[in-house]
Amino acid sequence: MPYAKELRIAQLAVQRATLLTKSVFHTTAKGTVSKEDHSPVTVGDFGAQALIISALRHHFPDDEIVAEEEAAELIANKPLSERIWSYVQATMLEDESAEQELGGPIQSEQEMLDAIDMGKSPGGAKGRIWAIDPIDGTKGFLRGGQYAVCLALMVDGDVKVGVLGCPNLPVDDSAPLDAHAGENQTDAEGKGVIFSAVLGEGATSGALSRGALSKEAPIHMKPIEDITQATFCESVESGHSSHSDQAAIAKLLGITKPSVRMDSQAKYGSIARGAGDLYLRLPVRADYEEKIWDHAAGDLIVREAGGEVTDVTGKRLDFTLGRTLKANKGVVAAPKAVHGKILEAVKQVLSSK
Ligand SMILES: Nc1ncnc2c1ncn2[C@@H]1O[C@H](COP(=O)(O)OS(=O)(=O)O)[C@@H](OP(=O)(O)O)[C@H]1O
Ligand SMILES: [Mg+2]
Repeated sequence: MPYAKELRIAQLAVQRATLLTKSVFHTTAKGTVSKEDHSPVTVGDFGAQALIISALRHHFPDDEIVAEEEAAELIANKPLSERIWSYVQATMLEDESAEQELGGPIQSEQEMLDAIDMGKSPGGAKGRIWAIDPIDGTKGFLRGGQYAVCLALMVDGDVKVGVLGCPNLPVDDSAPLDAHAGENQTDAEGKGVIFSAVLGEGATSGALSRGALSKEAPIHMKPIEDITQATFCESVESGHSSHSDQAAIAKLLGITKPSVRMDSQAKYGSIARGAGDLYLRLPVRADYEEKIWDHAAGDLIVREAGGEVTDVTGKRLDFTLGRTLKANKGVVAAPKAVHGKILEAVKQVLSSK
């Protein structure tokens, strides 16, 4: 299979990083570092990013990396850096040979800071570039809801590999889609799923357990027979996507079921496995540029599961333009067969504003 090594390393790196986020969740204030209105950051964001980058550096030293966080704040704040270092040191895969496969532990606090700062690539249309979001949906993470550890490889601007670790989604692909799914479930009861895709090879889901990665199964979007019965996913945050425009689109399509609100790229994974049908992300602010790390893995997973992902004008998401999706506005993800119809409704609602 093409990109077999990249996929394997990406899956293990995501699995290990999710372990760190889970231990951070159980600490005071859930490891919150700063809590600005729009982008809270936690100890988990930095630690997970360090662990992922160290594995990528070990295997693919020449690849570029676009990652959300930077080390500047930690370099200026020694106690914070030490706190993160203690989590990074303590996080290991249970499967020792898999841990070794990732290149083993980071050796020092300085090496951890250096790893965090290796995610500053400007991105672009040429070469091999990894995109990392160590905790996507930080607000969801803080509320005990959905979040995702996201990793994607782009080659010449095309997403080739995508992996999403979703520790708070049920592993069962057929579990009913529920905004509170997983909240009352333990890992032993089947919480935690890893979604993966390689371009041209389909998408899969499997258990994001502590031990060896379980065998994965192919996933597919659910064919929609009657659009009025569709379930659509949207962000929890009304500042990230327009709940009112999304409600108007649903109404125009005759959809009566309430939306399922969840944070992070867990939305892409959920529709890819047929738990939900559509993902609508209508822009709130015209000047906001979506970040590539918020979409690269999910875009590929949905497309490989039989879906189509475009922006609100019908253009494919364009990952060649740097760290943001400058050429796109919003996201419309749906099974291929109905995407055109959904897009028509999106355009109609936007043009009537
Ligand atoms: N104004 C605006 N518009 C659109 N998107 C924005 C905006 N501001 C932030 N963000 C990004 O949204 C990411 C989280 O997406 P979600 O909406 O799925 O999750 S959440 O409900 O916000 O938690 C979130 O990712 P994380 O910061 O990793 O949580 C942000 O990168
Ligand atoms: Mg994000």
